[in-house]
Amino acid sequence: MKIRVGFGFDVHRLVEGRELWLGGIRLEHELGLLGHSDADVLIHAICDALLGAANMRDIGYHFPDTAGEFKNIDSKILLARTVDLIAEKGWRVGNIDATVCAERPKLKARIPEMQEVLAHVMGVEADDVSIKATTTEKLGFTGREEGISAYATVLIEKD
Ligand SMILES: Nc1ccn([C@@H]2O[C@H](COP(=O)(O)O)[C@@H](O)[C@H]2O)c(=O)n1
Ligand SMILES: C[C@@]1(CO)OP(=O)(O)OP(=O)(O)OC[C@H]1O
Repeated sequence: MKIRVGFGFDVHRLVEGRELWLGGIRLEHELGLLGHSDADVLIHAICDALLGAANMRDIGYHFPDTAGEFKNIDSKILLARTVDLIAEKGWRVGNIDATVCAERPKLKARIPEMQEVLAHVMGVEADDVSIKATTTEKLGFTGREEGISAYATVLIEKD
């Protein structure tokens, strides 16, 4: 069996008047993430990690933020399409390990739900999807609650 690793990183700005979507679920919060899509920064980091592992460029290459078809799109659709793209080269998802940097809201209670939702989209077990959260101790743009960032590491495999 052949294996590869990949890494992804993304940032979106927090603004008023947008829903907050993270890890494929909607969170109650007074601010939401701004983007061309639903701006699910965790899913975008995972997509970039998967594409990187397969050496298939990045999310904006496949799903440009200038294309009307992706305006306000549910990022779970982009994740499913990313899994299909790497599958065209024979790759399947092994496991994911991701970290979300956000001062607020607290994510810990909702993480099992995110794991279930993302695992279902990627066709893996929830146990294969690790999601962690951290503040940045009020430092930097995440600490000032100007945005949320996410990092993801993935392993992909093929026979
Ligand atoms: N948005 C967040 C941030 C953190 N958590 C949880 O709190 C723990 C402590 O965070 P520190 O940044 O102070 O180390 C962290 O390990 C997470 O379990 C969270 O749920 N949501
Ligand atoms: C997802 C896409 C496409 O809707 O738009 P955004 O939501 O702005 O997100 P970004 O992380 O900038 O990545 C790539 C995009 O092309």
